[in-house]
Amino acid sequence: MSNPFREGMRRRRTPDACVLVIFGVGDLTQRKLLPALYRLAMEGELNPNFSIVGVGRRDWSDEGFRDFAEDSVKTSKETGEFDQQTWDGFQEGLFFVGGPFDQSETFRKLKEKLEEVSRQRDTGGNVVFYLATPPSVFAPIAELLGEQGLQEEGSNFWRRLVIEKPFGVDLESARELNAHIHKTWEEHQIYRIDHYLGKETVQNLMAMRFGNVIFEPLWNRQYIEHIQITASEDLGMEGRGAYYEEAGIMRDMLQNHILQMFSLVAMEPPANFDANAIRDEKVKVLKSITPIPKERVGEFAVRGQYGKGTLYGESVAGYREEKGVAPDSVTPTYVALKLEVNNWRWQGVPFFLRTAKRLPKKVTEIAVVFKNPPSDIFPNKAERNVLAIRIQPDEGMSLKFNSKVPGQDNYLREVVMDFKYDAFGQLTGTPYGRLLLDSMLGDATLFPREDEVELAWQLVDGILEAWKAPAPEFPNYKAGTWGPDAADELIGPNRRWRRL
Ligand SMILES: NC(=O)C1=CN([C@@H]2O[C@H](COP(=O)(O)OP(=O)(O)OC[C@H]3O[C@@H](n4cnc5c(N)ncnc54)[C@H](OP(=O)(O)O)[C@@H]3O)[C@@H](O)[C@H]2O)C=CC1
Ligand SMILES: O=C1O[C@H](COP(=O)(O)O)[C@@H](O)[C@H](O)[C@H]1O
Repeated sequence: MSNPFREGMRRRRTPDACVLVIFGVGDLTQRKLLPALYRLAMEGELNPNFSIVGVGRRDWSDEGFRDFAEDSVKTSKETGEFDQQTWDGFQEGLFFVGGPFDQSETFRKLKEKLEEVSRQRDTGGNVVFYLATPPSVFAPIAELLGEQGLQEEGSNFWRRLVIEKPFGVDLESARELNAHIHKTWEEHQIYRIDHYLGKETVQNLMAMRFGNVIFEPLWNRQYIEHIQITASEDLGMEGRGAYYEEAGIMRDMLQNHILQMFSLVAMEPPANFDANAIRDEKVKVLKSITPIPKERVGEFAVRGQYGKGTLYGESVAGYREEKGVAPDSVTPTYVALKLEVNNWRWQGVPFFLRTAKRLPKKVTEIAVVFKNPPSDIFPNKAERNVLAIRIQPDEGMSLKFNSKVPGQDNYLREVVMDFKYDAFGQLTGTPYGRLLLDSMLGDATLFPREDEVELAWQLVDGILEAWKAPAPEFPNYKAGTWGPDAADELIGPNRRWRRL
């Protein structure tokens, strides 16, 4: 049945016919990208001539890649019911090129394949290259594409490059990577992906703030006591221990997803909805973060690592017991951070950010905690008002405020007004689907620009540098608990972390 809320909201821009080249046929491609693309096909969002060329060091024919894709689509939780007719059309557009990513020969074969697919499927020369590979091969791939001239655009066709995260491992490597890629690719062709920006609820932050008048007048130091951003995960390593040993929580979640949410909550209104106008404001607020002096990192950041514990009634292993992890690893799986923003809007309002693995549940929330009322005329104390923005799950927003308890006394009690996203019907699409579609449409609004990425690294680098000093006694929180006690001290005596 049609839903009037949704119909009004839907954009219906169909991308040009194009080929999506996916480098890497690993976990991300299998669990996220192919299911998201199939779902776009189910929803009729793709151009009928849309095609995919997988590239990887497997000895596959096109058929082999089609089997891999079918399995991925059928086993994914994100695709909904399997539809044979959609699949039949979708799989006709799947092709494969085998070879390592550091040899010109692979790229020569890819060029030939693209010419063939372009002729056969009438894709007009438009190509999105998606790097779903370990970061170590981002630069060589970008360069070898250039060696074959595959980045060159024409008057009637385009070429784009989508790059996965993490974009570098620190500021220096991110700058080098940007410089390296820019030797061949222009900034307008580059799409650095952060899948949190593909989430409807993250996009709604701007709609909520700048599409209403009731929030923005309160959105400042006069009314807000502090803001908390939490992304807690119940999962452990899920076989990604080796990667995580290099990344840790700061590079895996904080440098990208958490700081992106922070920027959207804290930035000034952009002049318009143009990609660069929005990115300019995000950059401005990132530049306003008060630098954390190296010798005072302990006052602003708490790190943790999970030991064995209990989750949903089951015993789970500690981080050091996970596959691919060193038995004496000091890689953090938990971070809580206090940020201060030095501008007129936010001076004196701390932002508390926390993200971790193996906490009691999976939940991402932004909580805006307001100040206490200036006078105290009631028999009991008014609690602080809280606007809680639920990014996931149970997507929505709730406003907690004080109300009079019926009766003769003027006692106050907290009550809640709640909005759930299901008012719009079921949320459609997946974050990856939305971002893949935007890359085909040439809309970079939801992709961080190079300066955003570098500023985020600048902040993270300082903390990682200080953390080279010996770690606290790890593990320092049990799997299935809310993290180390030091995080409670960080948030301070008159505040507490949200119980989610
Ligand atoms: N998995 C996830 O949930 C997420 C992943 N990401 C990012 O996505 C990217 C890919 O991650 P993921 O899919 O998990 O990684 P995987 O290791 O599962 O997959 C990487 C793929 O790249 C291939 N590959 C690596 N080096 C070469 C090479 N030199 N030549 C040819 N093929 C090569 C691997 O081939 P082979 O199989 O032969 O080794 C593998 O198929 C990473 O940047 C990651 O940070 C981001 C968010 C979430
Ligand atoms: O990028 C990543 O994100 C996921 C969390 O994403 P979500 O959409 O499920 O919240 C995280 O598990 C992973 O470690 C990280 O690489």
